[in-house]
Amino acid sequence: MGSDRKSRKARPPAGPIAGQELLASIEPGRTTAAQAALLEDDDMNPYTGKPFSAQYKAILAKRKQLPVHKQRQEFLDLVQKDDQFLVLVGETGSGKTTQIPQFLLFDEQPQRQGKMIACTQPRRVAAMSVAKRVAEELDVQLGEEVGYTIRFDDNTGPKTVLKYMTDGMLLREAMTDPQLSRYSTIILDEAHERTVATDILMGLIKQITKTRKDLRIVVMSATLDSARFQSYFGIETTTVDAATGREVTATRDAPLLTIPGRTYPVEILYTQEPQESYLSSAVNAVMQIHQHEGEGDILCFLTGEDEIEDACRQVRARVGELMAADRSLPDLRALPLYSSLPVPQQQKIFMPPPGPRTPGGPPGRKVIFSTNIAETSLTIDGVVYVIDPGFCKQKVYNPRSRVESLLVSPISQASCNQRAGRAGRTRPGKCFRLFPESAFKSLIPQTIPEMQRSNLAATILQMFKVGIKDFVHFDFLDAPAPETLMRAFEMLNYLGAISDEGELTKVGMAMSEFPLDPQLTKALLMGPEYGCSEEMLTIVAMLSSPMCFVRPPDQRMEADRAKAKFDHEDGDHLTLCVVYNEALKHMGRNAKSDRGDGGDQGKQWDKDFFWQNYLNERSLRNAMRVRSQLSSILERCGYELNSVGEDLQTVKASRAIRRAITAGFFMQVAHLQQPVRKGNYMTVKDEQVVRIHPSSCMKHHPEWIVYHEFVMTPDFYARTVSPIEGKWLLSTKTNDYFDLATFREGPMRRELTQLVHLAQAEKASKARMKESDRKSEKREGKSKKRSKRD
Ligand SMILES: Nc1ncnc2c1ncn2[C@@H]1O[C@H](COP(=O)(O)OP(=O)(O)OP(=O)(O)O)[C@@H](O)[C@H]1O
Repeated sequence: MGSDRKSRKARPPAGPIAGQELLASIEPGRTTAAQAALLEDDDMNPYTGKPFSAQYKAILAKRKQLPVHKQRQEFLDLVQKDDQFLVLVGETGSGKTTQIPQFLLFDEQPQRQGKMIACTQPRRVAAMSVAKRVAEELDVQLGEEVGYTIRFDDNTGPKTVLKYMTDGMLLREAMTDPQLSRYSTIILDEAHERTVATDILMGLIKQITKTRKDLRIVVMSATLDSARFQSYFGIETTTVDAATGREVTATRDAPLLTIPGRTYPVEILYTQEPQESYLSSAVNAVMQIHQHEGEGDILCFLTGEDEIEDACRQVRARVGELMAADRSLPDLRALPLYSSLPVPQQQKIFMPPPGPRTPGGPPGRKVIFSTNIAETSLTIDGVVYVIDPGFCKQKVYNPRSRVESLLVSPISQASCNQRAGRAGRTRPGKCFRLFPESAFKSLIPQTIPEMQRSNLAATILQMFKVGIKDFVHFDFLDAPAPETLMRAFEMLNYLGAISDEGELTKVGMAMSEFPLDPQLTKALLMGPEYGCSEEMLTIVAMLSSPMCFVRPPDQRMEADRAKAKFDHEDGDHLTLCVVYNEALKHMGRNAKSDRGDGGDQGKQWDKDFFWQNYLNERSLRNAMRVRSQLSSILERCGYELNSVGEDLQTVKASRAIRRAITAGFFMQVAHLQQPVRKGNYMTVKDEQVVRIHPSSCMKHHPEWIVYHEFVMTPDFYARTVSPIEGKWLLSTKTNDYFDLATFREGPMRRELTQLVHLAQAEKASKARMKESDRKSEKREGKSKKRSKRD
């Protein structure tokens, strides 16, 4: 950093400096005292105007030891060059996510002019925890100069200069600000994960940089196929050949900065043989470590919520037994981590482990069982041991059957390395891979891009909104399969979001405003038409929040009994609405403004209601927050807020709500198969046999059902289900999805043909009745006239 020692030691101006002002004050070639103070051992914090805390100084010393620190100047020199892109590959834990944005923040880049720095993360938990850490490193309040933005939670303010955000949220911002003009630098972190949002952002940003020459982009990861990214972000240069005088165009790769070295070593250990059950092997490994290895917490990767809760239970039971038998054995606290877990419960993983059981005894430890949401960017202080069974649940989309599902699959080598990198961050670590080394070598090097295994309907809607219309020629790093693109267009066309000419419709414009799946948005937007927008807001908010029903394994019967009290006989969607309305009666008036982080407000609430009814209070609070956000978007888009009234048991209310749901989810409808007692349903068009999920409140088997989710465990289930009337499908005004000509010959076509015939017969009989009424009225009229004449 080209600053002189004097200016670094100069006192910062008295009083707090707003972040934006601080950046605006930056002049080329000179480091302001405020910037320097944050990197050196000065006493005063220029942001707050108060002396730096002791914690700040302790962290600062550690930050200076991080491998990236040595290459700070090299990095700054590279970003200041003409190339707008920089690819940065550095070991896990070397300091990329926390330090690189700060280097930029306090460097004297002339082009920044008060603009912000964005650092994207594929996962919400990472965006939140890294922002918190960096706010601590800068000794500022989270949400002020440093903040985060994730779906339904914006923790930034007018002073924010450094923003950690999910890649999806930056893409959303591009909808209203297509030039991303609020940012001077965009850091795409963990680019190796190749989420749909990061992939689109990469293409989009490439376009933006053509007009915004001041924008700088840093693409970072520990496990990146750097050559591919360098070539993708290469710049075209035109030179004149001296010999021929002709212009020659060539592409120069984007520069690469490699940061070797990790904070602490991580020893990798493999099993000799493949394991039969990775879950029991993982639990055994945890117990072995606890009994035989030295101090330190454990992070164990599993694939999903059920497995994680099961592992937590097994560990708690086994540790309980061992501790009863051996008083000297330290405690082991098992904690779950998965995306649908409410945020405050997720945050428990950062709490210190249990203390010693006896005075002077060895300290306890914690074990975190997590999905791959803990795989990247996260530092959990105290984690020394990582257990990696080598699997994760991955999204898989079959465009032919239109089914998107999560399947347990082996992970890539890049993922294995990221997982190992969760150890060795604050002290040396060990990673136990529960498979042989030969198996590691046979894994694919990089994870398959999400774009190539997802339903792209929501993505296309977003791309439209950011102004990308030519999907075929869009500069994707890896283009999605044409069939997947076609299916997505087809779905959006059926939903009325894009016209037959491929243009975004008015409904499509409104749909793109909502951070929701297009089918869910369509159902919400149909609410006003059926007179139930308030109820649809509630249902959609509940479906977008973690499940509110709690079912502890040792109290399943009690929990099911409690849930049954809320059951609505017309299905799970209405049940969600009933639960929400009941919960609302037991929540404080100020619940709407609650951030879901507990705090004082919790004291005023009727906790007993939630406890006795096995309801997760935090999920309901989350639903309230989501609902109020959706409600303002709905109003902003000019939709009417109406309601069927308080009584959801009336036929009118129930029909209106189920019709609105069907208007969004008509592609997720199934018909009851014979024999009825088996309870098998066949889905429309793709003709998959499914059953109603056991968690459903529906204990009968209606002829037609609409479902929210298709779940593939070894068996196929429809989850969150409501009964519907077949004829509603035929009266879907907006599209021709149920046009029989589009169905192939088979049972579903026969069912629908029958339905069409029934509908036609009903129509004909109504017409006949009308005609006979008309005739009899006419006859009556004539006879009246006659009798008058007589
Ligand atoms: N919350 C925290 N508590 C303690 N130390 C932390 C915390 N966050 C970061 N650190 C320290 O800062 C180092 C750098 O973290 P950072 O997230 O910037 O690394 P990274 O290079 O981005 O890693 P990755 O590639 O795994 O995301 C960590 O190795 C750790 O020593």
